[in-house]
Amino acid sequence: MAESEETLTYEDIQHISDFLLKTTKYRPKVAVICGSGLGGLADVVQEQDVIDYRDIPNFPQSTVQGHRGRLVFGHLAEKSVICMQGRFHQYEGYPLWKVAMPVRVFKMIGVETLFVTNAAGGLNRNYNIGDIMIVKDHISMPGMTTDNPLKGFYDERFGKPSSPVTELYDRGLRELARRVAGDLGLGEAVREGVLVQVGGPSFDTVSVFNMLRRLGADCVGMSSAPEVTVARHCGIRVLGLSLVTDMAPMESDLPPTNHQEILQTAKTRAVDVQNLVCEMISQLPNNNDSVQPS
Ligand SMILES: O=P(O)(O)O[C@H]1O[C@H](CO)[C@@H](O)[C@H]1O
Ligand code: HPA
Repeated sequence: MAESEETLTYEDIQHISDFLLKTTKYRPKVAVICGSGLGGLADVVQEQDVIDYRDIPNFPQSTVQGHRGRLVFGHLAEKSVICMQGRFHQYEGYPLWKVAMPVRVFKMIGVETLFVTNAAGGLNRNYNIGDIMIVKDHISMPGMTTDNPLKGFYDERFGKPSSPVTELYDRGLRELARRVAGDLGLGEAVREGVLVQVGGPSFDTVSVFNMLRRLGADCVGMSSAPEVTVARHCGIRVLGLSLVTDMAPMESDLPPTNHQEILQTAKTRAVDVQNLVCEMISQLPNNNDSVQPS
């Protein structure tokens, strides 16, 4: 199906998945989506098979700085993985089903656990720039206003239309993240909270940030909710990590941020996010069973 057409079918996704499985020897059960400035994680993958998005049939293209636009297959912590070095955002002009479409490809190639990372602004005034938030839930502003990644791409082979998507972020994986973060000495810098996704690409007003905080969000970003919703819908376990790259200005005298600054800050903490994800992957059960919460 041509890129310009409205949607893709199950068979189109199968075509992409067959292409990838023909192109790489890897059969990963673990996938990682790298957020802005966090693509370095894919660079530490060993014995890489790299596939540029432009070479994959019917795949969207990355247009945002800090998102390289390629899939990296290989070994991380002695497990086969697939990393998206470059994610898609709605503000790039993609509908939400397309933003999340790679997750359905992951499902078809056999992925069972997904790590989703992003750069986010801190709304919780107890947070600091550089903190890493384990996402315990999200609020999707696009989702609340009738835009949902499950819309426009219905095929029950990916899950029932009304499948419950409560507990989007796996309890056992969150517990493992807390334990591993402690072992790595990340301690106080690791939080657990709620991410709210806004549309972007512009940052929000002081009034909107205050409203988002009152709604119960600890961090604000422009991604992740669609991929996570689709992953849970098709039965993939998810761990979400938000790196606090800036404090969202909730008073008008505080300075606004910009993408360059966010990339710079992400760089200073990327290795910690990387180590956390790698160590968690190394501790995932080899039989791909879920991580049982205690
Ligand atoms: O969510 P990721 O891809 O990490 O990117 C974050 O950084 C960008 C803002 O500069 C926005 O796209 C926001 O969502
Ligand atoms: O402050 C922010 N707002 C929205 N998205 C973001 N991504 C990083 N920081 C921010």
